Amino acid sequence: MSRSPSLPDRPRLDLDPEMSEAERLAAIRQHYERLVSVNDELDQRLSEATDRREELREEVEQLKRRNETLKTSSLYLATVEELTDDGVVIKQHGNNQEVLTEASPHLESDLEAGDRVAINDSFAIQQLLDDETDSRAQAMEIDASPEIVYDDIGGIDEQVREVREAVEDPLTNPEMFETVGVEPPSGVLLYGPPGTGKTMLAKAVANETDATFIKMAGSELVRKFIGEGSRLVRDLFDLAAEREPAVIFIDEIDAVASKRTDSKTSGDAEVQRTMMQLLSEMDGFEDRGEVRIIAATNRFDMLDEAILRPGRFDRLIEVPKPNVEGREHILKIHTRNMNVDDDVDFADIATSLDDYSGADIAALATEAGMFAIRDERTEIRRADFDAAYAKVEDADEQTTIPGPTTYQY
Ligand SMILES: Nc1ncnc2c1ncn2[C@@H]1O[C@H](COP(=O)(O)OP(=O)(O)OP(=O)(O)O)[C@@H](O)[C@H]1O
Repeated sequence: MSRSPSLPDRPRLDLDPEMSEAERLAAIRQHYERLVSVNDELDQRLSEATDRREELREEVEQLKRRNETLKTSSLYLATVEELTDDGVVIKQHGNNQEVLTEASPHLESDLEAGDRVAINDSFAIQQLLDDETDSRAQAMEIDASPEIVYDDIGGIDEQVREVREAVEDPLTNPEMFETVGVEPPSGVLLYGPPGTGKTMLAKAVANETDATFIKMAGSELVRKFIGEGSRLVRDLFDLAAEREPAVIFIDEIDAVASKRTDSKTSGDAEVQRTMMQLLSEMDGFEDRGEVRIIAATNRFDMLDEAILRPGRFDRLIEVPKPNVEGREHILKIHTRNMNVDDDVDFADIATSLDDYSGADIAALATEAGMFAIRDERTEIRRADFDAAYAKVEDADEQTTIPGPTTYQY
């Protein structure tokens, strides 16, 4: 804004006592004329200033209106992909269009790859959205005290022992490891067919060590928008550090850690990026205090070896389907709160449940209970288990067209 010119000097009237009457009159007249001209000039300035004030007021109104429109007009969502010297690369949600754009200076220093932002029609970043809480809540299951105990898990005693040794001992007795000079395993990978108790094991160990159980499904990590997978991985580890002691459980880890494929689609690149973030979190894991990490997969054969290196998931524990004794034990666990007739021989039933997982056995027990209820009985009989078995087998026959799934480990 230009500075206003200085005000005209105030005219002075100098009357000399020696002056004649006529001279005095002339001097006064001249002074009066100067006063009139200064007055005119000041009038002129005042009217200019009034005009200018009007102009400025108009401008303020216009800016206010523009601001209102900006505030109320819709913005689009995008994710920051990269911060470059030439600007910010964003990917718009919905159409996945990549754009090189800029952020307003007050936002620029706060932006990071993976951030969710609001952009306007010209793709300029207007707002940094705080998505941490909602994406965390959506993608993670957080349980401050899961209810599963080791006694709820049957048929995999050896696996329970190994998990306790690898996860529980470092949490409850870290000095022991220090004194002996042994590094506890960084991460534990549970692998085996679905429904064999992998999630239960992770929950039980969290419960028995009074740790918060934080579960993230690998499929959640890859279903998100570009950049969000790696962001979620960071959130996951940050949250665990906030809540320590904590057990992080990543289910279906194969979704993010599969062997590299030849395809160069951006989806794969995104999955790779998420996996790299996971690896880097695990590599910096030592400083994270009382946090243990367990992952699970049904597809061990698919895993990228990078995640199995020392310092990452370096303790592998196979969780198989139960053998006959295991099946009997699981049957007893899942019927312990049921009113089961004395004629029921669990050992005998267990022999016919070849290839059943823990989850299949739990479903069978519930189904047997349903048969008793339908029959309006309060106790469950052997015939109910047989009927439940027949129903399950029948359903299997109708649905398993190509034969049982085979898993390679
Ligand atoms: N070993 C077991 N002992 C007792 N119950 C079991 C066992 N395995 C599975 N179950 C029952 O099956 C349910 C599902 O098990 P869980 O979720 O732990 O399996 P999972 O191996 O994690 O399966 P997925 O690979 O499909 O995630 C449990 O809630 C429990 O009722």
